[in-house]
Amino acid sequence: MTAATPAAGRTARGEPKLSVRGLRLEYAADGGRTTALHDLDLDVHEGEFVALVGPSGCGKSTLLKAVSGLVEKTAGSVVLDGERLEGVPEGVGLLFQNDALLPWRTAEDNIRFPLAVAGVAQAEQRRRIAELISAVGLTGFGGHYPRQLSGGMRKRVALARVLAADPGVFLMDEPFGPLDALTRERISADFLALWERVGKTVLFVTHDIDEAVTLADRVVVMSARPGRVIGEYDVDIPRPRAVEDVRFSDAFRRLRGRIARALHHRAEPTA
Ligand SMILES: Nc1ncnc2c1ncn2[C@@H]1O[C@H](COP(=O)(O)OP(=O)(O)OP(=O)(O)O)[C@@H](O)[C@H]1O
Repeated sequence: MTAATPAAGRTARGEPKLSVRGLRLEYAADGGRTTALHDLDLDVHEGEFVALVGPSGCGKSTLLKAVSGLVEKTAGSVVLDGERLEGVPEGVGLLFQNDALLPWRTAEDNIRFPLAVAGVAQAEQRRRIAELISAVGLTGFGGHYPRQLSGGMRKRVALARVLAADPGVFLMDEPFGPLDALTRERISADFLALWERVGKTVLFVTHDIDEAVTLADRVVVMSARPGRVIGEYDVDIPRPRAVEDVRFSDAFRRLRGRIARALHHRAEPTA
């Protein structure tokens, strides 16, 4: 378990998939300006799962919105696959708290949407949809409309739709936040198993340190607003991980404590 700086990570692993440098973001608010992010640097490598934690209002969502072009950067750069991003980029998939499904389309047709936009042939669409429905544990529910599905099931459809788009980077903002604890744990476990199979690059915002350590390869801690990176922790827990067991390991508890102390600006114990 080591705390690493972005510079150390970059040297050790080659060019990052996603690189944020000197990011500053100010919102106009009440005739003044709110600085949400200040001088933020972050690298995410190909196939890496990075969880972002920080105090409420520190700018976590703002960072994801800046990467996905939903808000305009005041200063700094976001580079994906070596290309500087401006506006809404291709190759970035979003999964936010709100599942944003189209209510007039069945689960299957919601998942079909990115495939149709990409011009995938009908037969291949059907094959991919069946595969994705099964991968997210929704076999038998493809013909249901969002209103006929539970919150957890809708989240699974939204996840399948992002997977269908096959983005280079997944940006996830507390995607399982609104679910009850048990549903959340189940969907996290399924998502983790899925991710361990597909190995996509993920930047995942959560306020839950346990969720961050359970899922991620690296946990990035942000300061209070204006948000910047104040700590990075490699999660040295072997994969595949079993969500229900991983929390009881010593490695998990130690790392959890270190991250909690960083969040609360408390010094590390000396022994
Ligand atoms: N559209 C906006 N206009 C003005 N200020 C905004 C806007 N969106 C966010 N902010 C402010 O920017 C700061 C960062 O907000 P953001 O939602 O990114 O934080 P967060 O870390 O995701 O918070 P939480 O953990 O509570 O969801 C906050 O002070 C917020 O009030």
